[in-house]
Amino acid sequence: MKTEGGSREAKRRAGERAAEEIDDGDVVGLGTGSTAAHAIRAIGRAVDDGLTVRGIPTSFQSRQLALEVGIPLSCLDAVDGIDIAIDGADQIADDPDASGFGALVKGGGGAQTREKLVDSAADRFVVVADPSKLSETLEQSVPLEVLPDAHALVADEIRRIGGEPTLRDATHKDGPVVTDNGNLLLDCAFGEIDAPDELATRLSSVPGVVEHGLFVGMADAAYVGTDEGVEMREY
Ligand SMILES: O=C[C@H](O)[C@H](O)[C@H](O)COP(=O)(O)O
Repeated sequence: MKTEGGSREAKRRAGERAAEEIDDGDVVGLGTGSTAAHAIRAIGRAVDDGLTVRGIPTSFQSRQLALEVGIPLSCLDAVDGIDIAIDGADQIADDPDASGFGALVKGGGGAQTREKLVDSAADRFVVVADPSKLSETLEQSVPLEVLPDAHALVADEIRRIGGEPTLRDATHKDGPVVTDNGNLLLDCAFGEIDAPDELATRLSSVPGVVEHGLFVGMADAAYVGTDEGVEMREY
């Protein structure tokens, strides 16, 4: 599990505010990470109070938490659509004058493949974060989920296009992190990412890459919790 940064209160405010968007009867994408967890707990409390929803988890972690707080679950192939997804981010491009405004780096917890499936299928995708995630330009390493057999080839290709790949190591076992899907993770540093859409297209074209953590043009809004309240961005 990655270390939790940022203020817990700010994350809680963001998660709880986003959960207020949910309507009775909604199918809800349940994001992964410490900020989305606050939204999941708030949805659980609303379910206790009578709200009817079905949750679509984006990871083992979000599934376990949803079960714990009593959210009825479903899966992608059993629903007609997803009304809203609430998910965290590792970095959010926050320059309104730049073309990548609202682009995200995700996958700090290794969940970007399922997150991208669920978040992109949602009619509305809402990001929840604390202010430490905002950055004029994306510069965080981009996590790539890769087929185990392909990790060395993918790493070579990333170096060729100017990135520095690092195989993500597990903290509580010897060897690499293995994702929920049985794959490996390469964290790829590219420095400042001036054109996230171009890099996203390039990464998607590398054989062996299952999914990358650049989410470009996907988010509809972000709730950014602060120590005083919640700021909203619309994209
Ligand atoms: O794989 C993990 C996800 O993309 C998370 O949503 C992301 O890492 C943000 O997590 P947190 O809210 O804990 O910072």
